[in-house]
Amino acid sequence: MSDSDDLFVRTDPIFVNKELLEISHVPDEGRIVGRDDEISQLASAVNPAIFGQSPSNVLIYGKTGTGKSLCAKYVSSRLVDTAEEEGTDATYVYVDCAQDSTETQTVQTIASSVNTDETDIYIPDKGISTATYYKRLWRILDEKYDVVLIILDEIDKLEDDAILMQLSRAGEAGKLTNCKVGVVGISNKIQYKDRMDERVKSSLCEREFVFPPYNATQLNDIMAARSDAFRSGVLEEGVIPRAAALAAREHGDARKAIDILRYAGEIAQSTGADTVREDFVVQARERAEVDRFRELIRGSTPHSKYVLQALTVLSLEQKSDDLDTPEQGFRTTRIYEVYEQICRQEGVDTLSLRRVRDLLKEHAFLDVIEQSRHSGGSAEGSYTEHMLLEDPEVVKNVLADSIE
Ligand SMILES: Nc1ncnc2c1ncn2[C@@H]1O[C@H](COP(=O)(O)OP(=O)(O)OP(=O)(O)O)[C@@H](O)[C@H]1O
Repeated sequence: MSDSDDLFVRTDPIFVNKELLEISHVPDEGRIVGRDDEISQLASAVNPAIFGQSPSNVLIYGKTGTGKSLCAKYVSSRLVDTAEEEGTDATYVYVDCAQDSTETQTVQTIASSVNTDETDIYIPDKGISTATYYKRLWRILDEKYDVVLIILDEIDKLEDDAILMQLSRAGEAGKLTNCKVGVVGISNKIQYKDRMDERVKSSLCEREFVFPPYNATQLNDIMAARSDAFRSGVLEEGVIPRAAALAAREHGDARKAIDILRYAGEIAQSTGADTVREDFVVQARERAEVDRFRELIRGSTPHSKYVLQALTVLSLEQKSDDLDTPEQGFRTTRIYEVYEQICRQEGVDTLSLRRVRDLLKEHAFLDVIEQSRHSGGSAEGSYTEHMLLEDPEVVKNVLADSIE
């Protein structure tokens, strides 16, 4: 190969602006599709903040990829701009509680995000007590801001309610004299609230919103708004409608839809195809599904994983026993028996049957499993059966990676 030969391809034949398909990419207003009502309701809940008054605390629920984080960030950043026009110093902080799950990590992240060069306050990464982080946080807020919105994404991953208690009572407890605090909690665990301390619950859940999954038309529009990620003419016509139809049928998850589109482009790239073809979508979907599931499992508690593992063991047994009969569900008590064995092997105490039932409900809400009610006749009463919606082999592998 002579020096003048190019070892690398200098132009990407498929993508021209791939960042548009990265999950962290925040689309501008015109590109947020189908969330007008949710955005205006959220805005009305936090509206008092633009005059430096207390915003309502908000809890947003919804399945993954329904735009919760996106809308919370979008409304918060618009609020900061509008507040400025009104002469109010507002700011917002975004905390991913899956990363910062302890009280100290969370308060450290909030304090370092709101801190500016203009204060003489130092927020070290570590080495000071939680109480000192709080003291510094309150000082920064009172010195610099009239109001702060704190977005706690995946709020259910917090180890305990301690920080919520502090944030929700900062004003009353006299910790803050000037600055008002609003908390926007985000969760995909519909039962999260039941676990909260009563006092925290009453102050943090002033307004609640549930974001529904997207339908095929909305997913189509979400992807179409990003089609300029591809070079002109590269994306074949049927790709977006096909990806939208698949993603809508399964979960209505925008993240998955965008992943499918990106993977379809990558398949074109790696196979040297000139265009992104509709038949790449099926393969891209499989990859996106494994990713989605891995992501769902990533932050789950060990017991939530054991419960899923129990159902997977049963599903795999069933598959090898009865290759021809259609799949059936398993009753909660049967799953509980296997769960108990798994706990024994892991050397951990079991949770109650009731808690296991709740964990199964959480998996059902996120479409990992499906539940159905059955009537066992007068002697037995009714009971619930659970069926894995994901491929048990995939679940097994992902769980094996995540349970060390
Ligand atoms: N209405 C929308 N219009 C445009 N893009 C969207 C829309 N909703 C979601 N997206 C995009 O889909 C991806 C996932 O959205 P987001 O992170 O807001 O979902 P989420 O509901 O917070 O999910 P999770 O619970 O998994 O965090 C992001 O890249 C986001 O930009």
